[in-house]
Amino acid sequence: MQLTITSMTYGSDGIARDASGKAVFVSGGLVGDTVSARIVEEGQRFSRAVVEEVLEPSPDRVQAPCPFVDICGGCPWGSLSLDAQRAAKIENLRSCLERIGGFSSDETQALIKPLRHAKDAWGYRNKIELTPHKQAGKLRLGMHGRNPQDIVVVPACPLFEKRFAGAVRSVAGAIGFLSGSGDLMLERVGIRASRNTGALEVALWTPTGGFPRAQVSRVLTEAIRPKSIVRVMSKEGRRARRVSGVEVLAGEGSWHETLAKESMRISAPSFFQVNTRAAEILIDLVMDALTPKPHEVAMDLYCGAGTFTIPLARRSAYVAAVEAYGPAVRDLRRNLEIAGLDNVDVIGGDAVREFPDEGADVLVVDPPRAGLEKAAIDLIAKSGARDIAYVSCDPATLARDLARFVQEGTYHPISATPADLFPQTYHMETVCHLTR
Ligand SMILES: C[S@@+](CC[C@H](N)C(=O)[O-])C[C@H]1O[C@@H](n2cnc3c(N)ncnc32)[C@H](O)[C@@H]1O
Repeated sequence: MQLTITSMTYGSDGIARDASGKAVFVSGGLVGDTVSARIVEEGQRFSRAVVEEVLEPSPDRVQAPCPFVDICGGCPWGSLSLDAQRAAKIENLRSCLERIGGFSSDETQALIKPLRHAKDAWGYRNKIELTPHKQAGKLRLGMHGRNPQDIVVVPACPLFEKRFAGAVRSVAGAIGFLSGSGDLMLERVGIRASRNTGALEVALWTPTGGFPRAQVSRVLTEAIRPKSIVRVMSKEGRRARRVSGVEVLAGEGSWHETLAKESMRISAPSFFQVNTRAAEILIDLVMDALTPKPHEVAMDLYCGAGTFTIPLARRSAYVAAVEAYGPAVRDLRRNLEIAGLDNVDVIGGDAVREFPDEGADVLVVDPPRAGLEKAAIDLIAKSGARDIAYVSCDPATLARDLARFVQEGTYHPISATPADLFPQTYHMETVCHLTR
C-alpha cells in the first residue's frame, strides 16, 4: 500500500491515512515520506504498518551522525531534521491539548508559546544506560533496539556527552574483559558524565550477593579513571528500579553536576534531568512563571534531588519539598547542605499523603509520566497558591490534568511552553503556567 506520512506520533511511528481516511501508524516512516508499506495490524479505528520501501523521501530527512540510527532505540527521530522534529513536538502538544484536554484551537494557539531548546542537538546526554548482551560467547554492552527485544552493540553514542565520547567504548571494553573471569550478574550499566565538572561515574546494577568488588574497581579505574564507581543492588530483577543498597566501589560514590550555578550531588539511582543545559531552561521557565518573592512560601512536589527546590529556596522565604524516592530525598538534603540553605522542609513520602498543610504562594509540580493523581489536583486546588508551574514530560497526561484543573475551577492555564530536552527523540518537556 502506498502511503504519505503527514505527522509523527508521540512515538517513533509516522501517521498516514489510508484510502478510507483511517489513520495508519507507520513504523519506519517519517513526516513527509511517501512509502510503500505493509499492513501488520488492521483495527477498527486505526491500522499499523511497516515501511517496505521509501518511495519518495521526505525533504526533512537528514543523515544522522550514527550508522545505527535505524536500528537503535536511542534516536527514533534521528533521521529527521531538527526543525521538523521541533514542529512535530509542538504539533503533538497542540493535538493533546485539543483532543485530550478539550481546549479549542483558539485557546490552544494562545496557550502554546515558542519552543525552547539548548544549543546542542547531539552530545547533550549526561547519562547513558547500557544493557549487557552475550554475543559470540562474549559479554557486550548495548542499547535497546527499535525492536525492544534487540540489543544493539554500539562503539559510541553521539547523544552522550561529547566531552566523554570515548567512555562507552572504554567501559564496554572493561566489562567485556571482567566478564572473562566470571559472571558479574550485570543487569545494566549506567554512565553519568558532566561537561561542567568533569565528573564521570560508572554504576553497575546487579542483584545482591557476592561481587568481585576489588577487581571491578581496579579494571574500571584503569580503563577510564572515573571519579566514582558504584554498585547498585536491585531488589526485584532486571526491570525493577527498586534498590536495596548502593555500594561505593571507588571514589566519591555519587556524581557531581552544576545546574544553574548550583552544585548538585546525585546518587546513581536518583532521577536527574539528562540534558543539563536544557534543564536550566526549565528552571528559567518555572522561575519566570512563579516570580517567587523573598517573603513568600513555595511548595515543590515531586522535587527529586532539588532541581527547582534550590532556586526556589534562593528566592523565597521557605520551601516545602516532597519526594517519594529515598535516594533522591537524601540527595536533596545533601544538596541543600552544600548550598548552605536551611529554609527548606524536606518531606520524604508520597505527594498526596504528605501534602504540606501550610499552603503556599507558589507551587511547582513535576510528576513522572503518569501525571497527577486526581487527589493531588484536589489538594493543589485548595493550596491557596497564586501561581503554579506544572512541569510535564508527557503532553497527553498534561492535557488530561489541565482539563481536570479547569473542571475543578480554581486554576486555569495561561501558557504552555514546550522545551526540547531530548533532541533526536519524540520526548519533550512542557512547562505550563496556571494561575488562580
Ligand atoms: C520527573 S521527576 C522530577 C524530579 C525533579 N523535579 C527534577 O527535575 O529533577 C519526578 C520525581 O517524582 C518522584 N515521585 C514519583 N512518584 C512520587 C509520588 N507519588 N510522590 C512524590 N514523589 C514522587 C520521583 O522519584 C522523581 O524524583
